[in-house]
Parts: sequence; structure tokens; C-alpha cells
Amino acid sequence: MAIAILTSGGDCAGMNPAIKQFVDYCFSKNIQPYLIYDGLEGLIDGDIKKASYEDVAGMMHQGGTMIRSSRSKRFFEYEYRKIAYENLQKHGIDKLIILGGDGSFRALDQFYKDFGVNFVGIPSTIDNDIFGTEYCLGVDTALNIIREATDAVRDTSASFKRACVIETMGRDCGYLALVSAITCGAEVCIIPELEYDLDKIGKRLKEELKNGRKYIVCIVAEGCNSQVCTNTNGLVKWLEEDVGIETRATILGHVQRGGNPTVYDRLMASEFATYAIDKILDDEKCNHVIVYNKSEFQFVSIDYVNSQKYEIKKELLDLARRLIN
Ligand SMILES: Nc1ncnc2c1ncn2[C@@H]1O[C@H](COP(=O)(O)OP(=O)(O)OP(=O)(O)O)[C@@H](O)[C@H]1O
Ligand SMILES: O=P(O)(O)OC[C@H]1O[C@](O)(CO)[C@@H](O)[C@@H]1O
Repeated sequence: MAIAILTSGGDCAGMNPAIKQFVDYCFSKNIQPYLIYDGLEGLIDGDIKKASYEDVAGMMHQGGTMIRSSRSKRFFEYEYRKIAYENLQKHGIDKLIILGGDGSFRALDQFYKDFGVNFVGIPSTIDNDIFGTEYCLGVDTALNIIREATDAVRDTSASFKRACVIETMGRDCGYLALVSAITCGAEVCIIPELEYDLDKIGKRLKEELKNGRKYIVCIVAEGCNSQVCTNTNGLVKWLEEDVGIETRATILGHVQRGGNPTVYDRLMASEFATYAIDKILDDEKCNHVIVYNKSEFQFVSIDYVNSQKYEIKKELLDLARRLIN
């Protein structure tokens, strides 16, 4: 019996601390851990290595994933999944821990159905869009990067009496933009989950500018690009032409995916990894995702995770209602 870890889909801060804990904790239980490099692509290509303490030394503070990640077209095909299975067999690996999003969990569930390889998925995505868990690894670090960037952009906006539009990542989910707008003191928050009224927002902003407001901070989710929302360019145009304030846009992009993991993400990584290992070692059959709700870790089935679309909780949405009118 042997156990391996891989990272898949979008990387995030917290993956390295989780990998380190995986290796350290396995050794403490006298189990040989394995590392799979390059995600599912590496699984197909047999890029699998016995882990040593040296492999994970000094990686606690590093962002990204030192065993790298990938999105794999080949893994959708049975033929390649079979090759991946044979690669695991060569090392006697019959248990996998995967750090990724719901796509990665679906991939391993298919693999479990094909060949019975046990796995536990650890929700790891800055988007925080996995149904069944309140928290995904990497979110706190991404939010802190957005906060730092927004604070800096606000400084220069105030110096020039400008508006700024800051676009966050999150794919279709507005969680990062929402929490950032609330915690950075934005004046406007545009996300796919909240209906907004540009006329009302415009009137409010004009009134505030008349009363001495010096700058405006708008936070918009990247999901607005593909949904029926005003996106970053649309907002810049509207602020300049309708509200009448010079405006600059900042698309934060991939900086949100990097950076040193925060204390919270390091701790969550250690806990997620430890519970996941305990579970996979205890259960004879395991195709679960570990989730975190109300300060507790639980295990749910992949079917449960896939059964619904993640929704931001109403109480959080309510905190931003004054930013959409
Ligand atoms: N049904 C499936 N069958 C086989 N492989 C799959 C399946 N769904 C997803 N995968 C594999 O999982 C990989 C990762 O999925 P995806 O790109 O959706 O990222 P994710 O894990 O959801 O993370 P994120 O969305 O945060 O980047 C895909 O590139 C693909 O190789
Ligand atoms: O790194 P890529 O492939 O451009 O993917 C970007 C996407 O990945 C994420 O960073 C994480 O899922 C999304 O927020 C973003 O839409």
C-alpha cells in the first residue's frame, strides 16, 4: 500500500504547505509518500517519485505548487487513464490525495470508477466556488493580495481625484469581488450574483462627489465578462461619461493566484491534509471530498459536491447591497 499526492487545475497558495504536511505526516505514520508531478498530465506520463524530507524542505512559505499542476485533455480518455493506472501500479500506489477544484475531483471519481483507486479531494481554488464547503484553500491569500492591491490603487486614485475599477478573478463566481468590496471599503461592487441599478448608483456617486468625495473604488468580478453584467470596460466608460470622473482600470489577473500563503491558508492546508490522510488510511473504499463548514471538517461524496452549483450565502450578499444601488 502506498499513497501519493498531486495538484490539478488552477494552482493556489496553500498547496505547498499541504504537500509538506502530507509528506511529514505520512513519514510520522511510517508510510512512504509519493509525489506526482505536473498533475494529471504527470500521472499519465509516469512522473511519479518517492518523496523525501528534502523534497519538501523550505516550501511552507512558497506560493503556487512545487509539484506543478496541469489541465489535461488526455485524462478525459479511458486509454490515457489506463496508462495512468498502470503507472500507479508500478509503484504500488492505491491511494491518492488531490488538491484542486471540482473538475479535478470529477477526474478522480471517474478514475475510481474505472480502476477503484481510492482518493480524497482537498478543495483548493481561489474562486471559492465548490459546492458543499464554506472554504477552499488559497482564498484567504488571494483576498489579502486583492486587499493590498486595492489599498495601493486607492492611494493613487485619491491623489488624482479619480475613480478606479478593479477586476478580480473568480471565473463565474463573484466571491472574491464581493468579499474584497466589503473589506476594502469599495463604493461599488458588481458581481454576477447581485442585481444592480446603475442609474441609482450613478445618482449616489454624483451626490457624493458634489459633497466632496475625492475618489471612487469599484470592484468587479471577472465573471461579469461572460454574464449579462457591466464588465470592467463598460464600467470605466460609464464612470467617465455618465458619472463624470476620470477613471483607470486595473485587472489584477494572475497575481491573485501567487504569493506567500497566509497563516490561515498554511493552517488550513495542514488540517485539510491531515484529516484527508487519516480518512483515506481508515476507509477501505474512499472517493470523498473533505469540506469545511462551521469550523468543522467533514467528508462528502463527489456526487454531493456535483449535485448543486455553489451559491454565496445570503448574509454575505446582504452586506454588499448598499454598493449596488
Ligand atoms: N469528467 C472528467 N473526466 C476525466 N477528467 C476530467 C473530468 N473533468 C475534469 N477532468 C480533468 O480535471 C482537470 C482539472 O479540471 P478543471 O480544469 O476544471 O480544474 P479544477 O480542478 O476545477 O480547478 P479550477 O477550476 O480551480 O482551476 C481537467 O483539465 C481534466 O483533465
Ligand atoms: O490560469 P488560467 O488557465 O488562465 O485560468 C484562469 C482561471 O483560473 C482561476 O484563477 C482559478 O480557477 C480563475 O479565477 C480564472 O478564471
